Amino acid sequence: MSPIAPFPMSRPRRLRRTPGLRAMVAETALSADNLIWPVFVTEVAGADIEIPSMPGVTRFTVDSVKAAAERAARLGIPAICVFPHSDQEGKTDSCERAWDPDNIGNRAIRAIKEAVPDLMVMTDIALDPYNANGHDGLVRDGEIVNDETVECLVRMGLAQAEAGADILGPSDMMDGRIGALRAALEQNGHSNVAIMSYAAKYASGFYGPFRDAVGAGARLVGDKKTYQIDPANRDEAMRCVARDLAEGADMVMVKPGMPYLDICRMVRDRFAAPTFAYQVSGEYAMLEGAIRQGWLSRDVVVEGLLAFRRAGCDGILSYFAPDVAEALATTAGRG
Ligand SMILES: NCc1[nH]cc(CCC(=O)O)c1CC(=O)O
Repeated sequence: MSPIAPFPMSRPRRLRRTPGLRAMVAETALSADNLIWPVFVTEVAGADIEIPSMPGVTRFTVDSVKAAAERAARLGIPAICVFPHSDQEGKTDSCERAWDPDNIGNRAIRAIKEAVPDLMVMTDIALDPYNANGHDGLVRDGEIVNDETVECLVRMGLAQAEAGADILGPSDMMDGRIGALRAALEQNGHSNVAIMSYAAKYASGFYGPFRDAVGAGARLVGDKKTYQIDPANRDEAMRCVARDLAEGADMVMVKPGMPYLDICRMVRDRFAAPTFAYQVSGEYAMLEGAIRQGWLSRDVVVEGLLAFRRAGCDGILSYFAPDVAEALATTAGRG
């Protein structure tokens, strides 16, 4: 870094004086291009009812998600990410609904691609929405088994690619799933389908509201600490990112977001690969809850998302995506 002239030659406030000057020297920017909007799609009645722990967020139906997709496209959001909320019959110990071409997730992918072909559709690959016990993998005698789960995940991912998904998001944290999925995509005519690996995914309490949203929370037996990363670790996350890139991930993700910005920065600096963060349900709940209480102003939403850009992220999955894109569109061009 070059030396800084002493005061009064140097006065950092000179460049903070007007909106124009501040814009000229802004080091990072947030735009709709940086956002991915996660949405919940349900086949259970009561789609429009707010998720209690996520005020302002509702589940869509296969029909109403089309309007959401149109809204995303209109606002310049490049991608929407589909999270399925299955009916009770769809949740079994063998999880076979997960790779059913007509499951709720795959029906939603087809509906969105039909309605708005240019909008990218991202998916989630993990068994939890279709698992009787809420885990991301198959459970045998209390153990979440790895290799058998990977076979299921590959089937699930192929069905999503068949339905028209552009980006697959394995969020399960099983070992070896990226390589297996990439090989299967290549062998089955889906070489253009991208993988965004949930590479640095931590065993976090911040996923609580999401598990309510997909109906996995009350069912979850135990916790996910045998497959998701310990929040105490950084080096382990770097090894997981290195491995997933080596196995063929096109993009990597850090999750949760705001409490893990150090990890985002490390991934960006070390791997120089497309890096994303997931501002998860609990982060949304904290911010939206405090805003609704009047304890924080809504400005914290953009400030929080800008922090991801500063930490080196190319993009952010955020439940705030459409509101922020709307706000950015109305303030654009104003000094
Ligand atoms: N495996 C599924 C999955 N995919 C995304 C989230 C969390 C997203 C959020 O909290 O917003 C989870 C939950 C979990 O791992 O328990």
